[in-house]
This record gives sequence, C-alpha cells and structure tokens, in this order.
Amino acid sequence: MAQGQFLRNLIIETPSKPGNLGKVTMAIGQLNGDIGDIQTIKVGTLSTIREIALQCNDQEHLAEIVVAIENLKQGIKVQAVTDDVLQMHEGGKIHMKATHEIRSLADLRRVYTPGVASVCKTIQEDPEQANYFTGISNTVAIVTDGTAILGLGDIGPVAGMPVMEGKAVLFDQFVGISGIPILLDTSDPDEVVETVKHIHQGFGAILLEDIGSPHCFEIEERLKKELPIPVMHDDQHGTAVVALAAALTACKHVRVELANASVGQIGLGAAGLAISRMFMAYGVAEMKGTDPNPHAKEMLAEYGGTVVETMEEIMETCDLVIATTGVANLIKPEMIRKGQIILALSNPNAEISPEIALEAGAAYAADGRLVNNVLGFPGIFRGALNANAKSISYPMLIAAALAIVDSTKRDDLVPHPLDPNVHINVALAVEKVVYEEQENE
Ligand SMILES: NC(=O)c1ccc[n+]([C@@H]2O[C@H](COP(=O)([O-])OP(=O)(O)OC[C@H]3O[C@@H](n4cnc5c(N)ncnc54)[C@H](O)[C@@H]3O)[C@@H](O)[C@H]2O)c1
Ligand SMILES: O=C(O)C[C@H](O)C(=O)O
Ligand SMILES: [Mg+2]
Repeated sequence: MAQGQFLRNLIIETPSKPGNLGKVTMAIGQLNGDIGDIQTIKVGTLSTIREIALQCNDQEHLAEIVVAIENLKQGIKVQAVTDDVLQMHEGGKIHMKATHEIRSLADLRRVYTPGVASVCKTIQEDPEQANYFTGISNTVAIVTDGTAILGLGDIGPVAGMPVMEGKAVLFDQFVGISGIPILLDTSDPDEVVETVKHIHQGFGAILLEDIGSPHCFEIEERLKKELPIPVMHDDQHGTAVVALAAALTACKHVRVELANASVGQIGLGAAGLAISRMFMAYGVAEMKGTDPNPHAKEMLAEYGGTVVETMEEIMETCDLVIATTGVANLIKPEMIRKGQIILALSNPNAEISPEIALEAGAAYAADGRLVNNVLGFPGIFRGALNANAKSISYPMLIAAALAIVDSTKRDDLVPHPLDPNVHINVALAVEKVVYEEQENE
C-alpha cells in the first residue's frame, strides 16, 4: 500500500478539558498520520467524543497510531475505528429516481397507462421524438468487462461495480447525466460489440470503462464505426485529455514548449498508448515509450512513437515522464532527475508519490488522484450529448484538454474536480467543436 492510501475514522473520547485534542493530533502527526476532517460528535460535562478522519499507510501503521493515542492515557481513549469508505458503499451508490412524483390517480394515468400509450405512438411515428419524450439522450451506458479495474487488474465486472457506480455518481453530480453500469461477462470483442450493439438504443452514448488492452482497442474502434452514437473508452481518451492538459500547464510553468520537450511514456496499455497518440497529435516531436509487452511496443511504433527498451532510459532522457502501468512504487526516487515533470497516474497507487518525486528533485509531480479522467469524461459527454454528436473526434478531445488548461488556477497543475466551471467549460468547448464539424459536413 502506498503512503497515505489507507483511510479510516478514529472515534476518540477525551476528558472535556482544553488541550486534549491537541495531544491526540500531535500523537498522530508524530507518526506521520495525515488528519482530514475532525467532527465533534458529543460534548459532555465529563468527556468529549470526536471522529477524526485519518489517512495512513496500512493496517500496521494504523495500529501504531492507535497504540500511541491509547498511551497518552489521562482518560484519552480510542473508542472505535470505522471504515468510512465501506460505509459509503453500503446499499450501492446510485439509485434510479423518478422525475415526477405520482400524487393522484390522474398523475398515474399520465405517467403510466393509458396516457403513456399516446407518447409511445408519437415516438413510433417519429423516432426522433424519443429525444424529447424519454431520458435516452441524457443516459450513458458505462460498460465494463472488469479486465482492467483501476490498476487492480482483471478482477471481474462485479468486483469492478463500485468503480462503475462511482463514474455514474460523477456523471450525475457534475453534468446531470444518468449513467447506467452494464457489466459484461465476456471480453471477446465479437461478443462485446454484439451485446453493446443490441442494447445501444436505450442510451445517448457509450462510455467504455476499465476494459483491458489490447482487446479494448478493437472493441472501441468497431463500436465507433458501427454505432450512430458517441462511444469513448475513458481509460484511453479521458486519461489522454487530462494528461495533455496537465503536461501543457506544467510546461508553461517551466517555460518549455510541449512540442519541443522530450516526453516518455512508461506503460503502453489503454491509457499509455492513447496518451502517446494524443501527445503526437498535439505536435510532440519525439514520443518515447516502453512496456514489457512486445505487442504494446509494436503498436507504439505503428503510431509513430519511439520504442525504448527500459524505463531507466526514459527516466534518464525525458523532461516529462508519464506512467500508467498499474504498478505501485515502480519509479524509485533515485531515478528522478532534477527539474523533471513526473505524472505517475496509476490508481489506486501511483508509480511514485508526488511528495517523494518532488523531494527527489522533480519540478512538478502529480499522481492519478489529481490528474484523473474525472476532469475530462463528464464534460466531454455533456458537450457531445448537448450537440447531438454522432461520435467523439480528436478535435473534440483536444478542445477538452485546452478547456481544462484554461480552467486551471495559477500555480495549480489541473483544476479541482469539484470546481463546476471545469466541467461546464469542457462541455462548452466540446459542443462548439461539434457545431463547427456539423457546419462543415
Ligand atoms: N489517472 C487516471 O485518470 C487514469 C486513467 C486510466 C488509467 N489509469 C491507471 O493507469 C493504470 C493502467 O491502466 P490501463 O487501463 O492503461 O491498463 P492496461 O492493463 O491496459 O495497461 C497497463 C500497461 O502497463 C504495462 N506495464 C506493466 N508493468 C510495467 C512496467 N514495469 N514497465 C512498463 N510497463 C508496464 C502493461 O504491460 C500494460 O501494457 C491503472 O493503474 C489505472 O488505474 C489512471
Ligand atoms: O477511475 C479512476 O479513478 C480513473 C481511471 O478511470 C482509472 O481506471 O484509474
Ligand atoms: Mg478507469
């Protein structure tokens, strides 16, 4: 487990006297525990109970912190350790809700039968009307086969469901799109394509998520060709958009033109190959890449990239290094050169933590929690659906990346994901490109 990735809440009881909370936070800090929110649950005359959100390294680190707090004695006690993350998943994270409440029999007859029949007939006569009288054009299928869930690997679609539900939450909260997870029990490209084709009519667009490489490439390409609605593999293009935005901003800070920078990609799977392709499309003169898998290297060469045999060579020769391998702590501090930009994007644990990379001399460093496709995919789909796009094109993706750059506050690398402006700006930029493309058709 990488540093600071283990989240728990401590329920702490202290005598109701000033200074006790300070003693507890000091004990946590001395052991490098990272404190998040502190909530007071109960203030009594004798004792006060608080809930302290804690990030630590692992179970062992947690146990050390608990012992240190208990050793403060003087009535200070750890009453319980709770798992906030698990609690947040109880019963799932999404729920289909009605847009109209039925309060009377008259409402029932409008919402459902017999009233609904006239709407069915309207759509039968003119299928375009489904855009107005159903939620189809605001609903996106989040399709996974569970073969590359974050960096956890092929853990299956059901184990991956919390990620899919998470993507649906982001769609809903950031851009008002209904996301419906679709879990496939096949990875065979023919079967996946056939299944998605058979269900596509219920959706305005298709988001492919955490489908591993290389089968993700064929699946996406075929679905894009065969479906009349936007299809995007998030781990490829959502990630490439955000990586490009972060790289452009980092280069601006160090006064280097991205096109002239030497850029290296470690890991040429779904994310890595798409990042390499997007950087080359943006104008990066030489895009180096490495991967133990010969087929991945062949693909980079086919796209015009330079294959490098070892990651050490990338670390030695590149100003900007991006890693998407799924391997925690792959980049060692001694490999970092002074002034390098390091984007270690694997989730849930990065190839090197930003703190360690910066300490080792990097000019800028970020991990996959910060440089995350959450900054791209919601706005890309909102823009595409608003403009009734039939597909997602490269100019739409580049416009999304530039909108992220424009939404970034001074000194930051990327915008905060909870800043609603970023999603609105991405949507508007994408929409504009679609309208231009439609005019030129
Ligand atoms: N930050 C984000 O927004 C974001 C988005 C997508 C993916 N990711 C992360 O990127 C990682 C990869 O995702 P993916 O969908 O591309 O998976 P993938 O399985 O398609 O690709 C991983 C690639 O890394 C290669 N690899 C493994 N060990 C390596 C090593 N030691 N050196 C070089 N290459 C190595 C594999 O051979 C494979 O080609 C995951 O951890 C995922 O969480 C992050
Ligand atoms: O889900 C995320 O946090 C980003 C990305 O899609 C990933 O697979 O890591
Ligand atoms: Mg993903």
